Amino acid sequence: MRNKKEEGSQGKEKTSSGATLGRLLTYCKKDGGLLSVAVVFLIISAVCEAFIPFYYGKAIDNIVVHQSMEYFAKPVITLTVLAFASSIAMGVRGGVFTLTFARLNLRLRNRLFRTLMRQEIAFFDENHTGDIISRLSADTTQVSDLISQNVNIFLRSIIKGVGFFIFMFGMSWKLTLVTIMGFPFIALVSKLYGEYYKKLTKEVQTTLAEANKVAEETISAMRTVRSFANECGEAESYYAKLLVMFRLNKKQALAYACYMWSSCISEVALEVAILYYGGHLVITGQMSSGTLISFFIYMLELGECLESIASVYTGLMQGVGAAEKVFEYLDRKPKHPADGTELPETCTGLVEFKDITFAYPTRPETDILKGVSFTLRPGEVTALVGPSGSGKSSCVSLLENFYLPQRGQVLLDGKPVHNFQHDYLHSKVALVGQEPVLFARTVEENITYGLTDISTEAVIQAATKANAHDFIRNLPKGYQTSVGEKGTQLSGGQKQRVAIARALVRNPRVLILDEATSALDAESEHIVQQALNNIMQEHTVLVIAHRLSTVEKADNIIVIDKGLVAEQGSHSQLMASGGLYYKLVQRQVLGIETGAEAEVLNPPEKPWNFDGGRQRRRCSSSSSSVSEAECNVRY
Ligand SMILES: Nc1ncnc2c1ncn2[C@@H]1O[C@H](COP(=O)(O)OP(=O)(O)OP(=O)(O)O)[C@@H](O)[C@H]1O
Repeated sequence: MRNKKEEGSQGKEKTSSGATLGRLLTYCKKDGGLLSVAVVFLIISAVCEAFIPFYYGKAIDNIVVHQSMEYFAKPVITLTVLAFASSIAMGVRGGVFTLTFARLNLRLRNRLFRTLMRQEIAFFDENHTGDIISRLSADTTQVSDLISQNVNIFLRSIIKGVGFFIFMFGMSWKLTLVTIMGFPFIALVSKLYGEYYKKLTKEVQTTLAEANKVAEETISAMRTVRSFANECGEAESYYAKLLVMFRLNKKQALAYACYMWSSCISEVALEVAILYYGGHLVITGQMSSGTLISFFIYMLELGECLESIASVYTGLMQGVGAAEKVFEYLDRKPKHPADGTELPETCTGLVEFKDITFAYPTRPETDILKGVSFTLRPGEVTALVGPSGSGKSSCVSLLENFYLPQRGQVLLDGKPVHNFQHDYLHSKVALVGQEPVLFARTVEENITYGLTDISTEAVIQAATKANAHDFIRNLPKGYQTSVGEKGTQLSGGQKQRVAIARALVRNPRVLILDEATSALDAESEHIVQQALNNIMQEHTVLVIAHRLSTVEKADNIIVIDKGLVAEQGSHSQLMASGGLYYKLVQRQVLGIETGAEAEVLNPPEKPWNFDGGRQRRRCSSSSSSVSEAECNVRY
C-alpha cells in the first residue's frame, strides 16, 4: 500500500518535472531556427566522434597484422579528418546553444518582471523583496544556464552513446551484453541521486533567499543599523542563515560523495569484466586485438556518455527545481488586477468613501476600517486626523486603489475607483507621501516619472509651483542632476518638493498629502508648507494632518479613531461640540504648557497624529526659549 503511494507521488513528480521541462522548451520556440542549426552541428560532431575509436582499432590492427606504414597511415589520416571536423562542429554547436539560452534568459526575466509589476500591492506585503529578487536573478540564471548546458550535453551524449552502442554491437554482441548488464545499477544510482539533489537544491535556494532577505534589509537600512550599533547583531543573523544553508550544502556534498563512490565502483567493475572476457575472446581467436582495443575505447567513452547523462539528469533536476519556482510567479494571476476601463473626459474630483469596511489581506481577521463614510469635495481641503494606527493611511491606500475594501466602495465622480483605467486614475489622483521615495535618476526623470512626452516647460512649471525650481536650478547639473539612491543626495525638504512637483506635473484633480514635518527643519518645513498652500485651492485635497495649523485651516476635519469616523466638521464646529477633537486640541495645548501633564493625558504609545506628541516632546525637552516660542506659534 505504502509502495503504491510512493509510486504515485513519484509518478506525479516525474510528470510535473517533464511538464516543466516541456514548458521551458516552449519558451525556446522562437529560437527554433537557431536550435536546429545547433542540433545539426551537434549531430555532425557526435557522429564524427563515434567513428574515431573504430579507426584507432583499425590503425592498431594494421600495425599488428601488416606491420607497414602504408596500411597504418590510411586510418590515421581518416581519424585526423574526423577529429578536425568534429571539433569545428562542436564549437559552432556550443556557441549557438549558449546564444539560444541567453535569449531564453532574457525572455524569462522580462516576462517575470512584467508579471511582478502586475501583481497587487498585497503580494508585495506578503512576499519579501529578497525572495522576489532571488527568483528574478538567481533562479532565472540557474534555469537558463543549467538547461542550456544540460540540453546541449544530453543531446550530444545520447547521439554519441547510440553511435558507440551500434559500433560495439557490430564488433561483439557478447561483450556488448556484458556491458549492458552494468547499466541498470548505474541508472538507479543516478535516479536516486537526481531526485535527492533536486529536493536539496530547492531547500538551498529557499535558504539563500532567506539570507539575501537579511542582507538586503540590513544594507538598505545601514544608517539605522549604524545608529543602533547593531552591525554585529546583523552579521550574526546573516551568519545564522548562512549556517542553515551550509548544513544543506554538507548534505549535498555527502550525497555527491556517495554518488561518485558508487558510480566509480560500478565503472571499474564493468571495465575489469570486459577486459577479462575480451581477453578470453582474443585468445580463443573470436576477436582481433585491435577490435578489443576499439571496443574498450568505445566502452570507456560510453561510460563517459552515461556519466554525462546522469549528471545532466541531476543538473536538469536543479534547473527544473528553479524553473518551478519561476513559473509559480509567472503563473500568478493578480488577485486585484488594475484592469479598469473607465476613461471619462472630465473629472471633477468628488471623492466618496461609502460605508467602507476593510482588512488587509495579510491580516484578514482584523478590520482596520469599520463602516467608514465621508466625502472629499472639489476645491476643499479635508484633514484626516486620529491616533497612530487608526486607519488614515489605509483610507489613502483604498483611494489609490492599492487594495479592495471588503464592503462598501470608494467612488471618484460617482464611480468606483477600481473601474477607472489604471493610468487615468493615477493621473487624476496623486499622492505626496510623508517620506517620498525618489528613484536613482535625474531630478527631471523623477518629476516626469511614469509619464512620456512631458515638455521641459511643464516640468519647470510644476517645480515652480512646488517651490522647487530655485533649488533645482542651483544643483550642479540643474534638472539633470542625479538624486542618488532613494534621493539620498537631496535634503528631506528638497525631496518633498520634488515629490510635490512629481504629483503636480500630472495635473491631478485629487491631491493626497501626507504631511511631513518630523523629517524637516523649520526652514524646509516653511518652504514645503508654502508650496502646499499655493496648490491647495485648485484641487480636492486630502491631508493626513500632522500639524494643527493645517487642521485648523481645513474646510472639513474627519477624526478617525479605531477604524471609525468619530466626528467631522470644521475646526470651530468641532471645538464647539466639545468632543474628541476638542479634547485632542486641549491636550495638545496643555502638552506644550506642561510637558509632564501631557505625558499623562497623551501617553506616547497613542500619540495623536497632529504630531503633537512628538513635537511636544521635542519642545518640552528643550530648554531653549526659541524652540518653545516656535512650538507655541505652531499650535
Ligand atoms: N500593509 C499592511 N498589512 C497589514 N496591516 C497593516 C498594513 N498597513 C497598515 N496595517 C495596520 O493597519 C492599521 C492602520 O494603519 P494605518 O497606517 O492606516 O494607520 P495610520 O492612522 O495612518 O497611522 P500613522 O498615523 O501612524 O501613520 C495599523 O494597525 C497597522 O498595523
